[in-house]
Amino acid sequence: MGQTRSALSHSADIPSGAECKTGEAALQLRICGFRNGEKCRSHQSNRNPMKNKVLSCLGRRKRDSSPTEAASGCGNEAGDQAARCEHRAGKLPRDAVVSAVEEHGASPPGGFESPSGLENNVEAVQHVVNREAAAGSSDEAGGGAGCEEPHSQREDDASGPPTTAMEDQPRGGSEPGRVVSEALSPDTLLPADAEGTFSGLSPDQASDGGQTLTDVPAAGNVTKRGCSNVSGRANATGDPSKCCTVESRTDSDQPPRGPPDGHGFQGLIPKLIITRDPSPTRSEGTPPLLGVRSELSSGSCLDPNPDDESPCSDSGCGGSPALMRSPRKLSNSSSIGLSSASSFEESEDDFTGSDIESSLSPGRSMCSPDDGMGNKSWQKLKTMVHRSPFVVSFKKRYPWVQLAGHAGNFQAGEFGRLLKRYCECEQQCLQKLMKDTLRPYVPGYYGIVQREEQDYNLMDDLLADFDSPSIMDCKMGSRTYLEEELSKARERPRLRKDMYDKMVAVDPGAPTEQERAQQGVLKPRYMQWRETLSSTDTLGFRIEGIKKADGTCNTNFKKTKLREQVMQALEDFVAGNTQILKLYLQRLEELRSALEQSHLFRTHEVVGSSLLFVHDASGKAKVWMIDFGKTVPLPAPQTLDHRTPWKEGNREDGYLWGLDNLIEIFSTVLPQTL
Ligand SMILES: O=P(O)(O)O[C@H]1[C@H](O)[C@@H](OP(=O)(O)O)[C@H](OP(=O)(O)O)[C@@H](OP(=O)(O)O)[C@H]1O
Ligand SMILES: Nc1ncnc2c1ncn2[C@@H]1O[C@H](COP(=O)(O)OP(=O)(O)O)[C@@H](O)[C@H]1O
Repeated sequence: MGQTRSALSHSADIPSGAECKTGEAALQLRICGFRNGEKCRSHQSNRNPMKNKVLSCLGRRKRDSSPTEAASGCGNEAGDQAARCEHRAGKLPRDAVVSAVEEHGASPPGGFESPSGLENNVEAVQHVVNREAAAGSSDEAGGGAGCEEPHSQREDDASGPPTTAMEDQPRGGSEPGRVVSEALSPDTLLPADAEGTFSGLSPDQASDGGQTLTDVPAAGNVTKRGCSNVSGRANATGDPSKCCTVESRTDSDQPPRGPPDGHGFQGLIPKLIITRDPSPTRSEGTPPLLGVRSELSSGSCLDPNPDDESPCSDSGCGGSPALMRSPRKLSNSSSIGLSSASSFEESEDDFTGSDIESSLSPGRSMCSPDDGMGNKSWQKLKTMVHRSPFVVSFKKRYPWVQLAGHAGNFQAGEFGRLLKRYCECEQQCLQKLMKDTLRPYVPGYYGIVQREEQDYNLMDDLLADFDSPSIMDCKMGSRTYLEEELSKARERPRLRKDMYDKMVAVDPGAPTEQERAQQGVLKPRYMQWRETLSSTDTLGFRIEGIKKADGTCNTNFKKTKLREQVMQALEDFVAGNTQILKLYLQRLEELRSALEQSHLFRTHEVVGSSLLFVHDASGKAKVWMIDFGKTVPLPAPQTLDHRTPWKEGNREDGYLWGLDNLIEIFSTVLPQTL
C-alpha cells in the first residue's frame, strides 16, 4: 500500500496522581452521573479506567502476557496501571448521562427470566442516555474540537431514529450518547514511502513500559499540527501544551523530533524500514508493507500495553477518559478468533451440550490453527470457544457467539440486547447511525450502561431473532488500521510481542530477521501482513469467521485470499441454499445503496468494521454492519467515496470497493447453487 505519511496521531500527557482505583464493584448497571467539565474521570469511583482492573473485574480473559512480556521489565504493574490510568485521565469526559430504561419504552415484553447470577444486574439495568452536546453534529462539521473540553451543554434528545428507512427500529427509542467535536489536520501528511529512522525511548515509556521510539523520517515533510484528534479524543484539560504538536520540517537531516507531547528522547536510534509486499494490490502506487526493522536500544522492552493504538484502545488516541474508563482491547483477544463473551459465561447458566463445544473436539473442530502447526496459543483458543447461552425475553434461550474481535468485550444484556465494552468512538458513531440512512443496517443502539464499574454500549443482539443461526463475520475495507495508527507507529513505535507471536503462529517465516531478533512487530506492519495474507488487500474484505447452524465454527480464514477460496467459503456458509444467497445478495445491494446515500458514511473513515451475516433454517437471512470502533469522522469538508484506492493521506478505506466485490462474488456463487 502506498505509504505516505499523515500525522493524525496525538498523545496525552499523563497527569500525575490520577486516581486509578475503582470503588467496590457495583453489581448493577446504573445511571452514570457526570459532572460537566469534569476532567479526570479516573477519580470517579464508578469508573473503571484500568485495563487490568477491568480484566480482573471480568475475571475471564486477560492480555496474553507471554513470559517474554512478563519478564520484559517495563515497569512494575502498579506503576503501569497508574500510568495508564493517568494517561486515560487526560481524555475526554462524558458530559451527562441520565435516564433509565423505563424512559425509553424498553420494558421487557414479558416473560423475562433472569439468568442465574444476573438478577441484580437485570433489575438494575439503567439506560444511560447522554445528553448530546449542543454541537450535535460534529460529524457534519467534520470534526474540529481538537483538544478542547467537550461541550458541557447537552441537548435532551429523546427522539428515536427516523422512521423512514427504518427497517429495524431499536427496541428502545431513546437517543443516547453524545457527540464530541473532533479535529483533524488534513495538511499534515508525512512523506510517502518513508524509510524512517526511529530514535530513542520517549519518556512515556517509563510510565507505560512500552517500547516507545521516536521517529525521524528519512525524508520528511512534517508539517505542524495542533491538537488534532482524529477519534474525538482530546486532552481533557484542554491544555494546548498537552496536545500533539509536530514541528514543520522538510529536511531529513533535521535532528530527531521528540514525541508529540514535546518530550525529548534518549537512547539509541532504531531504524524503520518500509518493505514492499509483492502481493497484488489495488492501492495506488506501489503500496508497501510496513516492514519494520528496529534496531532497538539495549535494555528496551516490548510493549506490554499494546492497546493504545486505535480509537478504542485504552490509551491510544490520546486523552479520552471515556477510554480510560473503558479499555476496549485485550491485546491478543482477536487472536482468539471465536470466543464467547466472557460475561455471558459469567452471568449465565452453563449451557451443557453446546454444539460448539462439542464441535471443538479434535474430530470436529474447524477452529484450527491457520497453519495447522498446533501452535500453543492457537490451541488455547480452541479451549476458549464455547457457547454462552443466556435467557432473554419471551423465555427464549439461545446461545450467543462472538465470532471475532476482542475477548471479554461483550456481556449479555436483556430484551435481546447486548453490552459491548464502551468505546467512545463507537458510541459516537452508533449514536449518529441512529439518525442515518444506515439505521436499518446497524444494531439498534440504546446508550451507555454501567455494570460493575465498567461502561458499555448497549445495542441490539443481532442473533436474538434467529434460531440456531449461521453467522459469518466479514471485515470490510482494504485497510484495517487507521491512518492515525500508522503515523502513531512512526512517531511512537511500539513493538508488539503479541502480534509477533500471532504472526509466527500462522507463518513462522513471516517476521523479518530484525523482527525475530526483536520478538516484536509494529501494529501496522502486523495489520498489513494480515491484509496481504488474506483477501483484504485484493478484494477489499476478508472473512473473519463462520459459525454454522450445526455448531461448527471456523476462524481459519487468515489465508483465504483468492476469489475462489472466498466463493467456496460462502457456498459452505449457506450450505448451497439458493434462497439464503438471494436474500443476502438483495440485502447487500440494498446496503450498498444506503451506504452511497449515507451522510455518515461519506464523512467517515470506516476501518475495521465488519458485516455480520446471519441466517437460520427458517429461511431468514440478514446482514448488518457492526464494529465502529475505528470509524472516525473526517475533517470538513472532506468526504470519501470508499472506492478510490488508498494513498496515505486520502483516508480512503476501500469499503465500497470491497462491498462491490462481495456482491459480485455472491452473484457468481448464486447461479452455482441453482
Ligand atoms: O485479528 P487479529 O489477527 O487477531 O488482529 C487483531 C484485529 O485486527 C483487531 O481488529 P478487530 O477489532 O476488527 O478484530 C485489532 O483491533 P483494533 O484494530 O480494532 O484495535 C487488533 O489490534 P489490537 O487490539 O491492537 O491488538 C489485532 O490484533
Ligand atoms: N450486535 C451484535 N449482535 C450479535 N453479535 C455481535 C454483535 N456485535 C458483535 N457481535 C459478535 O461479536 C463479534 C465481534 O464483534 P466486534 O464488534 O467486531 O468486536 P470487536 O470490537 O471486539 O472487534 C462479531 O464477529 C460477532 O460475532
